[in-house]
Amino acid sequence: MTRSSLTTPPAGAAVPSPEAGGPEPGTTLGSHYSRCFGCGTEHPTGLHLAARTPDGATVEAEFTVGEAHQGAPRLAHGGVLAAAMDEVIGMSVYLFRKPYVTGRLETDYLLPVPVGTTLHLRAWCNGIVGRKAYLEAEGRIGAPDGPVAVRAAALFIEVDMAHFAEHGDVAAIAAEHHDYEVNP
Ligand SMILES: CCCCCCCCCCCC(=O)SCCNC(=O)CCNC(=O)[C@H](O)C(C)(C)COP(=O)(O)OP(=O)(O)OC[C@H]1O[C@@H](n2cnc3c(N)ncnc32)[C@H](O)[C@@H]1OP(=O)(O)O
Repeated sequence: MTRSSLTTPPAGAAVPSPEAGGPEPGTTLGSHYSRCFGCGTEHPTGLHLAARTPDGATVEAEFTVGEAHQGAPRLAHGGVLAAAMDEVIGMSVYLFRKPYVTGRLETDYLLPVPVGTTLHLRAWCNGIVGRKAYLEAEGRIGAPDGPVAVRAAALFIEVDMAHFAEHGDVAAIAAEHHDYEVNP
């Protein structure tokens, strides 16, 4: 992966232990918002990622490129592929049970991805320092050990739920995150 210093964990960055209270190995991770372009089950043309963690530390998901995801004729749009990487990385940092947002996303495109292809996505954490999480992902064509079409490295920043309430839609958050207190 070609990456900048901004997405490279500094020396001493700790990779959190999968035993730190996150989801058990084998757990399916739910959608964080039904209308999310990446994982929402109610989004008509979204990516519909349904992620799981095989080991409590990494996340896997599949994305089948559809008609709505084209850039060049019959080929996936690069921005859509970046969105898939952003989403699967976002799900991997969700394993730490704190809200994070993308600060920076770097993407390498290695192969064109035709419509109808299923990309096998995998994301993992390379370290956390303070509010900064250093993460990585890859998308392989056709099988978990297929050719790598896309790689990404990212810096995610920890926020609190007030971030989403202040800048987004409090009612939608409360409707889908039943443990979220609107007026704590
Ligand atoms: C209900 C749903 C629930 C869960 C919902 C989960 C949704 C996940 C969806 C998938 C993920 C997304 O697409 S999220 C959507 C796309 N992303 C966004 O909208 C984020 C927009 N940006 C922001 O809101 C802000 O810039 C933040 C929160 C990222 C940072 O602002 P801040 O909180 O004021 O913090 P700030 O001091 O600026 O930064 C903290 C540290 O990070 C560093 N830093 C910050 N940004 C960058 C950057 N781009 N590149 C390098 N470094 C950076 C700073 O230098 C600093 O380092 P130091 O000085 O401490 O060393």
